[in-house]
Amino acid sequence: MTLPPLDLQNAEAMQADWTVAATPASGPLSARKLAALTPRPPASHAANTNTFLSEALDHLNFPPAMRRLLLTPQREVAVKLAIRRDSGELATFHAFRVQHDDSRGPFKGGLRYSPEVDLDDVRSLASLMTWKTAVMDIPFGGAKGGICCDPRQLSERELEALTRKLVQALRPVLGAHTDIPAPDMNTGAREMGWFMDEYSKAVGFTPGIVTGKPVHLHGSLGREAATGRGTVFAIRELLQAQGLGGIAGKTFVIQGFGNVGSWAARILHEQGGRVVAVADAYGAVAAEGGLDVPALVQHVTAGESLASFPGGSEVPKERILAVPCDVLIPAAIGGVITEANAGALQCTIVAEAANGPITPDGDQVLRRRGITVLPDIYCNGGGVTVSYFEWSQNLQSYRWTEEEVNARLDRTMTEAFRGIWEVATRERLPLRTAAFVIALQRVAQARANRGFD
Ligand SMILES: NC(=O)C1=CN([C@@H]2O[C@H](COP(=O)(O)OP(=O)(O)OC[C@H]3O[C@@H](n4cnc5c(N)ncnc54)[C@H](OP(=O)(O)O)[C@@H]3O)[C@@H](O)[C@H]2O)C=CC1
Ligand SMILES: O=C(O)CCC(=O)C(=O)O
Repeated sequence: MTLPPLDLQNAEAMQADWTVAATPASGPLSARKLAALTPRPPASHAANTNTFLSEALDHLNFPPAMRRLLLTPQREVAVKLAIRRDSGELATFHAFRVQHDDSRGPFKGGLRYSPEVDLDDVRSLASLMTWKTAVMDIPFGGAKGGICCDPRQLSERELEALTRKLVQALRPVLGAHTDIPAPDMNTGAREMGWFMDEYSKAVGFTPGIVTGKPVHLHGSLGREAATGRGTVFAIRELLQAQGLGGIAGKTFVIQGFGNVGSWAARILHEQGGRVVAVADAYGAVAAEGGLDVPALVQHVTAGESLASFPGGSEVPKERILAVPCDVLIPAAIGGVITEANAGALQCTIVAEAANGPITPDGDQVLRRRGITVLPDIYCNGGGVTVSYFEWSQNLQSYRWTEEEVNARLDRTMTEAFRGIWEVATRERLPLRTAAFVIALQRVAQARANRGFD
């Protein structure tokens, strides 16, 4: 295997961002030496997140010590999980939980099961959660976790065993007032149900330990659709603010047809939007006049491949981002829009339903081209917002109606948008930088009010 060339400058910058404050015994020089010895890939997810944050930190003129405090995760946990495979073989998996910041409330953030999960990825996602909960103004901090595994290669029993092992390994750092996980890629209500059960076995019945649970097991009505629904509210607000009318009649392209992408598609379709192309990890399907989304959902739910949907024509999935539309919605993985392909996009808005789908270089290209980006920390904040509603219901042993949940979600998304739009307009900032500015101010203020000693 050929290793990428050492990039000491980048390695030093990254190490300084993430670990200087965590290694107080070593002075700046030894931190630099350590950085030189442990290089990271140049375009890591964590570095990308910090590049975006740095622009907002520069705008706020925060001093270096405060910058370091805000950029550095509070705690990083790496664990090894061993399970017995159905074959009888022993298998081990690496898992992580990064607790980035809890200045404004308990750590909060999802759990991802994917072969791409590593500490760098989880660091970046944990940091995004801190800024997301702050910009949405819900009383949580930020965390993220994941297991490096390919869930497609695991049986349901193996996945359950792995989830239970994860709870056992992380239990010392979790709690309904300490750190509350939730679903993310390749996890959902089923995994959250196992999670709650395993935690409750050890400490007594605790529905508030995790959100996104099955509805009949203290999950909130509306949580499953919340991230997709919140994305639609975010797009609606932006279209209105730009004087471009509403969802009806606009065209949408969606990359990712899992929880977030499929719910966004359904709700857009219900509201008269034309979903002209969608992709999953294996293929893509397009129809210029708009796909029949309910029929597509039925097709996929029946176990058929997305690309074989008879109501559209198959397109190479690599071309999905370049399909002409009003709004492009990346709703799958990170880092898909880069300097190399941002010039090919044919949309006026990119709504970041996924976390980190645009790299900083790609973002620059979109800015130059006048394409507006609804940033992830706001655009996909509907999920954690309804997680907050679920947690609140759990703490009170109470259930809200779906209408109430959706109405509250609408209010929260709308208010957050107005705040971001106001700062962006007043300070002449892109929406992403404006969102980070608001979030950074809230977190820094909370940290300062709590004191440092
Ligand atoms: N779930 C939630 O509440 C929240 C999720 N998010 C973010 O939204 C994104 C999607 O999450 P979620 O919907 O929950 O995840 P899911 O696992 O439910 O769905 C992921 C989707 O992305 C597809 N996908 C994976 N890789 C690619 C690829 N290379 N090209 C095209 N499609 C791909 C998958 O395809 P296939 O099925 O074929 O594998 C699947 O359709 C993630 O970035 C997540 O962090 C953000 C906030 C909250
Ligand atoms: O619902 C939650 O608590 C977190 C969801 C999540 O992981 C995210 O917003 O990226």
